[in-house]
Amino acid sequence: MSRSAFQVETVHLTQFEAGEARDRADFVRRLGDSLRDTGFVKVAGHRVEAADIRGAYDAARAFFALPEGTKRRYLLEGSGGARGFTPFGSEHAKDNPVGDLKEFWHVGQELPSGHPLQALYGENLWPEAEVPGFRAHTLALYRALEACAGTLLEALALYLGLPERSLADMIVDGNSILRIIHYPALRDRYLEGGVRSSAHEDINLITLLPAATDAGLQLQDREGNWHAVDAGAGEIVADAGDMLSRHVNLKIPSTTHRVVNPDSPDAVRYSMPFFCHPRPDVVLDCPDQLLAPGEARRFPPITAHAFLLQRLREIGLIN
Ligand SMILES: O=C(O)CCC(=O)C(=O)O
Ligand SMILES: [Fe+2]
Repeated sequence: MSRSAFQVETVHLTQFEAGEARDRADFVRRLGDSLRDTGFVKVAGHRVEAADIRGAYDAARAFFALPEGTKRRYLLEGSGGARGFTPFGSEHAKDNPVGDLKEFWHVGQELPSGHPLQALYGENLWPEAEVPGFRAHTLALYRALEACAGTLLEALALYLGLPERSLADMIVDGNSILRIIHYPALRDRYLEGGVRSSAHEDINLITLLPAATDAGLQLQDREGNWHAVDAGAGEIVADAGDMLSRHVNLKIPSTTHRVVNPDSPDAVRYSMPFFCHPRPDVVLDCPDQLLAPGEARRFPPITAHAFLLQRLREIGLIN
Protein backbone atom coordinates (compact mmCIF):
# COMPACT_ATOMS: atom_id res chain seq x y z
CA MET A 1 0.00 0.00 0.00
CA SER A 2 1.53 3.34 -0.95
CA ARG A 3 1.63 6.04 1.65
CA SER A 4 -0.74 8.32 -0.29
CA ALA A 5 -3.33 5.53 -0.60
CA PHE A 6 -3.41 5.00 3.14
CA GLN A 7 -6.86 5.71 4.50
CA VAL A 8 -8.90 4.73 7.51
CA GLU A 9 -12.46 4.62 6.18
CA THR A 10 -15.41 6.29 7.93
CA VAL A 11 -18.57 4.16 7.91
CA HIS A 12 -22.10 5.15 8.97
CA LEU A 13 -23.71 2.55 11.19
CA THR A 14 -27.26 3.62 10.26
CA GLN A 15 -26.50 2.25 6.80
CA PHE A 16 -26.20 -1.21 8.33
CA GLU A 17 -28.88 -0.92 11.01
CA ALA A 18 -31.61 0.71 8.92
CA GLY A 19 -30.47 0.46 5.31
CA GLU A 20 -31.71 -1.57 2.36
CA ALA A 21 -29.83 -4.76 1.44
CA ARG A 22 -27.57 -2.79 -0.92
CA ASP A 23 -26.66 -0.26 1.80
CA ARG A 24 -25.91 -3.04 4.24
CA ALA A 25 -23.69 -4.81 1.75
CA ASP A 26 -21.84 -1.55 1.05
CA PHE A 27 -21.33 -0.95 4.78
CA VAL A 28 -20.05 -4.49 5.29
CA ARG A 29 -17.58 -4.14 2.43
CA ARG A 30 -16.22 -0.78 3.50
CA LEU A 31 -15.96 -1.74 7.17
CA GLY A 32 -14.24 -5.03 6.38
CA ASP A 33 -11.86 -3.60 3.76
CA SER A 34 -10.76 -0.82 6.13
CA LEU A 35 -10.13 -3.27 9.00
CA ARG A 36 -8.36 -5.67 6.66
CA ASP A 37 -6.14 -3.00 5.09
CA THR A 38 -5.44 -0.76 8.10
CA GLY A 39 -6.65 -2.63 11.21
CA PHE A 40 -8.79 0.46 11.95
CA VAL A 41 -12.11 2.03 10.94
CA LYS A 42 -14.01 5.13 12.05
CA VAL A 43 -17.68 4.75 12.89
CA ALA A 44 -20.24 7.56 12.59
CA GLY A 45 -24.00 7.30 12.94
CA HIS A 46 -23.74 5.01 15.97
CA ARG A 47 -26.14 5.11 18.89
CA VAL A 48 -23.65 5.86 21.63
CA GLU A 49 -25.08 9.10 23.02
CA ALA A 50 -22.86 12.18 23.24
CA ALA A 51 -24.33 12.75 26.72
CA ASP A 52 -23.08 9.33 27.90
CA ILE A 53 -19.59 10.06 26.57
CA ARG A 54 -19.57 13.51 28.18
CA GLY A 55 -20.91 12.14 31.47
CA ALA A 56 -18.16 9.52 31.62
CA TYR A 57 -15.42 12.06 30.79
CA ASP A 58 -16.72 14.41 33.49
CA ALA A 59 -16.71 11.56 36.02
CA ALA A 60 -13.16 10.67 34.92
CA ARG A 61 -11.91 14.24 35.40
CA ALA A 62 -13.40 14.33 38.89
CA PHE A 63 -11.89 10.98 39.87
CA PHE A 64 -8.35 11.54 38.58
CA ALA A 65 -8.24 14.97 40.26
CA LEU A 66 -8.48 13.24 43.67
CA PRO A 67 -5.35 12.92 45.85
CA GLU A 68 -3.16 9.92 44.96
CA GLY A 69 -3.85 8.31 48.34
CA THR A 70 -7.60 8.42 47.76
CA LYS A 71 -7.26 6.94 44.28
CA ARG A 72 -5.07 4.14 45.62
CA ARG A 73 -7.87 3.06 47.91
CA TYR A 74 -9.39 1.67 44.70
CA LEU A 75 -6.28 -0.33 43.78
CA LEU A 76 -7.01 -4.06 44.02
CA GLU A 77 -3.59 -5.64 44.67
CA GLY A 78 -3.09 -8.92 42.82
CA SER A 79 -6.07 -8.45 40.51
CA GLY A 80 -3.99 -7.36 37.51
CA GLY A 81 -5.88 -4.10 37.47
CA ALA A 82 -8.95 -5.91 36.19
CA ARG A 83 -11.21 -3.60 38.21
CA GLY A 84 -10.78 -0.16 39.72
CA PHE A 85 -7.67 2.01 39.66
CA THR A 86 -4.23 1.34 38.13
CA PRO A 87 -1.61 3.97 39.09
CA PHE A 88 0.58 6.04 36.78
CA GLY A 89 3.47 4.13 35.18
CA SER A 90 2.21 0.61 36.05
CA GLU A 91 1.50 -0.78 32.60
CA HIS A 92 4.19 -1.16 29.97
CA ALA A 93 4.04 -2.49 26.42
CA LYS A 94 5.50 -5.94 25.68
CA ASP A 95 8.73 -4.46 24.33
CA ASN A 96 9.18 -1.39 26.56
CA PRO A 97 10.31 -1.77 30.18
CA VAL A 98 9.41 1.87 30.99
CA GLY A 99 5.86 2.29 32.22
CA ASP A 100 3.38 4.25 30.13
CA LEU A 101 2.64 7.85 31.18
CA LYS A 102 -0.94 7.13 32.16
CA GLU A 103 -3.21 6.12 35.02
CA PHE A 104 -6.52 4.41 34.42
CA TRP A 105 -9.71 2.91 35.80
CA HIS A 106 -11.32 -0.34 34.65
CA VAL A 107 -15.06 -0.94 34.58
CA GLY A 108 -15.87 -4.59 33.91
CA GLN A 109 -18.91 -6.64 32.98
CA GLU A 110 -21.82 -6.49 35.47
CA LEU A 111 -23.89 -9.67 35.48
CA PRO A 112 -27.13 -10.52 37.27
CA SER A 113 -26.42 -11.85 40.77
CA GLY A 114 -25.77 -15.58 40.83
CA HIS A 115 -24.49 -15.63 37.24
CA PRO A 116 -21.88 -18.42 36.90
CA LEU A 117 -19.25 -16.03 35.51
CA GLN A 118 -19.56 -13.46 38.29
CA ALA A 119 -17.01 -15.12 40.59
CA LEU A 120 -14.37 -15.22 37.87
CA TYR A 121 -14.98 -11.62 36.78
CA GLY A 122 -15.11 -10.18 40.31
CA GLU A 123 -17.06 -7.14 41.44
CA ASN A 124 -16.62 -3.66 40.06
CA LEU A 125 -15.37 -0.99 42.44
CA TRP A 126 -17.15 2.37 42.53
CA PRO A 127 -15.79 5.66 43.89
CA GLU A 128 -19.32 6.89 44.60
CA ALA A 129 -18.35 8.52 47.89
CA GLU A 130 -15.93 10.84 46.09
CA VAL A 131 -17.57 11.05 42.65
CA PRO A 132 -21.34 10.55 42.88
CA GLY A 133 -22.73 9.32 39.56
CA PHE A 134 -19.46 7.64 38.46
CA ARG A 135 -21.18 4.24 38.36
CA ALA A 136 -24.24 5.34 36.40
CA HIS A 137 -22.24 7.34 33.84
CA THR A 138 -19.59 4.74 33.15
CA LEU A 139 -22.00 1.78 33.09
CA ALA A 140 -24.27 3.61 30.63
CA LEU A 141 -21.29 4.10 28.35
CA TYR A 142 -20.19 0.48 28.85
CA ARG A 143 -23.59 -0.82 27.74
CA ALA A 144 -23.82 1.49 24.74
CA LEU A 145 -20.33 0.59 23.51
CA GLU A 146 -20.99 -3.13 24.06
CA ALA A 147 -24.11 -2.93 21.89
CA CYS A 148 -22.25 -1.00 19.21
CA ALA A 149 -19.41 -3.55 19.24
CA GLY A 150 -21.94 -6.37 18.80
CA THR A 151 -23.35 -4.72 15.69
CA LEU A 152 -19.89 -4.13 14.22
CA LEU A 153 -19.03 -7.79 14.84
CA GLU A 154 -22.22 -8.84 13.02
CA ALA A 155 -21.14 -6.82 9.99
CA LEU A 156 -17.61 -8.17 10.19
CA ALA A 157 -18.85 -11.78 10.31
CA LEU A 158 -20.84 -11.14 7.13
CA TYR A 159 -17.74 -9.65 5.52
CA LEU A 160 -15.83 -12.85 6.30
CA GLY A 161 -18.66 -15.09 5.05
CA LEU A 162 -19.46 -16.38 8.56
CA PRO A 163 -22.94 -16.63 10.14
CA GLU A 164 -24.04 -13.11 11.15
CA ARG A 165 -24.04 -13.73 14.91
CA SER A 166 -20.95 -15.96 15.06
CA LEU A 167 -18.54 -13.26 16.33
CA ALA A 168 -21.13 -11.15 18.17
CA ASP A 169 -22.31 -14.17 20.18
CA MET A 170 -18.80 -14.58 21.60
CA ILE A 171 -19.08 -11.30 23.53
CA VAL A 172 -22.49 -11.85 25.14
CA ASP A 173 -21.75 -11.64 28.91
CA GLY A 174 -18.11 -11.35 27.80
CA ASN A 175 -15.15 -10.15 29.82
CA SER A 176 -15.15 -6.72 28.15
CA ILE A 177 -13.51 -3.78 29.87
CA LEU A 178 -14.10 -0.06 29.66
CA ARG A 179 -10.74 1.58 30.36
CA ILE A 180 -10.91 5.22 31.37
CA ILE A 181 -7.46 6.73 30.88
CA HIS A 182 -5.91 9.94 32.20
CA TYR A 183 -2.66 11.07 30.59
CA PRO A 184 -1.46 13.83 32.97
CA ALA A 185 0.47 16.90 31.84
CA LEU A 186 4.12 15.90 31.31
CA ARG A 187 5.11 18.86 33.48
CA ASP A 188 3.37 17.18 36.42
CA ARG A 189 4.34 13.55 35.87
CA TYR A 190 7.03 12.07 33.67
CA LEU A 191 9.24 8.96 33.56
CA GLU A 192 12.51 9.14 31.63
CA GLY A 193 12.03 7.39 28.27
CA GLY A 194 8.31 7.01 28.84
CA VAL A 195 5.55 7.60 26.32
CA ARG A 196 1.85 8.08 26.87
CA SER A 197 1.06 4.71 25.38
CA SER A 198 3.97 2.82 23.85
CA ALA A 199 3.51 0.89 20.63
CA HIS A 200 1.31 -2.17 21.14
CA GLU A 201 -1.45 -4.29 19.68
CA ASP A 202 -4.70 -4.74 21.60
CA ILE A 203 -5.26 -8.15 23.16
CA ASN A 204 -9.02 -8.43 22.63
CA LEU A 205 -11.40 -8.95 19.67
CA ILE A 206 -12.09 -5.33 18.76
CA THR A 207 -11.62 -2.03 20.60
CA LEU A 208 -13.96 0.95 20.37
CA LEU A 209 -12.59 4.39 21.16
CA PRO A 210 -14.98 7.30 21.58
CA ALA A 211 -13.15 10.45 20.43
CA ALA A 212 -10.38 11.29 22.90
CA THR A 213 -10.13 14.78 24.42
CA ASP A 214 -6.91 15.52 22.53
CA ALA A 215 -4.86 14.22 19.57
CA GLY A 216 -2.01 11.73 19.88
CA LEU A 217 -3.28 8.34 18.69
CA GLN A 218 -1.26 6.95 15.79
CA LEU A 219 -1.25 3.66 13.90
CA GLN A 220 1.59 2.00 12.06
CA ASP A 221 1.07 0.83 8.50
CA ARG A 222 2.72 -2.30 7.14
CA GLU A 223 5.66 -0.31 5.75
CA GLY A 224 6.37 1.01 9.23
CA ASN A 225 5.04 4.58 8.70
CA TRP A 226 3.03 6.17 11.49
CA HIS A 227 -0.29 7.91 10.74
CA ALA A 228 -2.41 10.05 13.08
CA VAL A 229 -5.88 8.58 13.68
CA ASP A 230 -8.11 11.49 14.55
CA ALA A 231 -11.79 10.84 15.02
CA GLY A 232 -14.15 13.53 13.81
CA ALA A 233 -16.62 14.97 16.31
CA GLY A 234 -18.88 12.19 17.52
CA GLU A 235 -17.04 9.41 15.70
CA ILE A 236 -15.84 6.21 17.32
CA VAL A 237 -12.52 4.72 16.23
CA ALA A 238 -12.54 0.91 16.13
CA ASP A 239 -9.53 -1.37 15.79
CA ALA A 240 -8.96 -5.10 15.53
CA GLY A 241 -7.11 -6.87 18.34
CA ASP A 242 -5.03 -10.03 18.55
CA MET A 243 -7.88 -12.33 19.56
CA LEU A 244 -9.78 -11.49 16.39
CA SER A 245 -6.69 -11.70 14.26
CA ARG A 246 -5.85 -15.13 15.63
CA HIS A 247 -9.42 -16.41 15.29
CA VAL A 248 -9.54 -15.46 11.60
CA ASN A 249 -6.07 -16.78 10.74
CA LEU A 250 -4.69 -13.23 10.31
CA LYS A 251 -7.23 -12.26 7.61
CA ILE A 252 -7.92 -9.17 9.73
CA PRO A 253 -4.63 -7.98 11.25
CA SER A 254 -4.26 -6.41 14.64
CA THR A 255 -2.44 -3.16 14.01
CA THR A 256 0.31 -1.62 16.10
CA HIS A 257 -0.67 1.73 17.57
CA ARG A 258 0.55 4.19 20.20
CA VAL A 259 -0.23 7.52 21.83
CA VAL A 260 2.62 9.99 21.37
CA ASN A 261 3.71 12.59 23.90
CA PRO A 262 2.37 16.09 23.23
CA ASP A 263 4.57 19.07 22.33
CA SER A 264 3.12 21.08 25.19
CA PRO A 265 4.15 20.05 28.73
CA ASP A 266 0.74 21.27 29.92
CA ALA A 267 -1.45 19.16 27.63
CA VAL A 268 -3.72 16.70 29.45
CA ARG A 269 -5.53 13.90 27.64
CA TYR A 270 -8.38 11.54 28.48
CA SER A 271 -9.53 8.58 26.41
CA MET A 272 -11.92 5.67 26.98
CA PRO A 273 -11.12 2.52 24.98
CA PHE A 274 -13.72 -0.24 25.29
CA PHE A 275 -11.92 -3.58 24.96
CA CYS A 276 -14.40 -6.05 23.66
CA HIS A 277 -13.67 -9.56 25.00
CA PRO A 278 -15.33 -12.96 24.52
CA ARG A 279 -16.59 -15.00 27.44
CA PRO A 280 -13.59 -16.73 29.03
CA ASP A 281 -14.51 -20.21 27.76
CA VAL A 282 -14.86 -19.16 24.11
CA VAL A 283 -12.27 -20.97 22.00
CA LEU A 284 -10.31 -18.91 19.51
CA ASP A 285 -9.89 -21.26 16.57
CA CYS A 286 -10.25 -20.37 12.91
CA PRO A 287 -13.57 -21.66 11.50
CA ASP A 288 -13.07 -24.14 8.64
CA GLN A 289 -15.01 -22.02 6.18
CA LEU A 290 -12.44 -19.22 6.48
CA LEU A 291 -9.58 -21.42 5.34
CA ALA A 292 -8.80 -21.48 1.63
CA PRO A 293 -8.08 -24.92 0.14
CA GLY A 294 -4.69 -26.02 1.47
CA GLU A 295 -4.44 -23.09 3.92
CA ALA A 296 -3.05 -24.18 7.27
CA ARG A 297 -4.23 -22.92 10.66
CA ARG A 298 -1.44 -20.70 11.98
CA PHE A 299 -2.38 -21.08 15.66
CA PRO A 300 -3.56 -23.93 17.87
CA PRO A 301 -6.95 -23.39 19.54
CA ILE A 302 -6.84 -21.47 22.83
CA THR A 303 -9.56 -20.24 25.17
CA ALA A 304 -10.03 -16.49 25.44
CA HIS A 305 -9.18 -16.75 29.15
CA ALA A 306 -5.86 -18.55 28.63
CA PHE A 307 -4.88 -16.10 25.91
CA LEU A 308 -5.73 -13.11 28.12
CA LEU A 309 -3.65 -14.41 31.06
CA GLN A 310 -0.67 -15.01 28.78
CA ARG A 311 -0.83 -11.43 27.49
CA LEU A 312 -1.44 -9.76 30.88
CA ARG A 313 1.78 -11.35 32.15
CA GLU A 314 3.69 -9.89 29.21
CA ILE A 315 2.50 -6.35 29.95
CA GLY A 316 3.24 -6.52 33.65
CA LEU A 317 -0.35 -6.43 34.96
CA ILE A 318 -0.11 -9.89 36.56
CA ASN A 319 2.83 -12.06 37.66
O1 LIG B 1 -5.63 6.54 24.51
C1 LIG B 1 -5.84 6.13 23.37
O2 LIG B 1 -6.29 6.87 22.48
C2 LIG B 1 -5.53 4.70 22.99
C3 LIG B 1 -5.09 3.85 24.14
C4 LIG B 1 -4.79 2.45 23.72
O3 LIG B 1 -4.43 2.17 22.61
C5 LIG B 1 -4.97 1.35 24.70
O4 LIG B 1 -5.18 1.62 25.91
O5 LIG B 1 -4.92 0.18 24.28
FE1 LIG C 1 -4.55 0.04 22.26
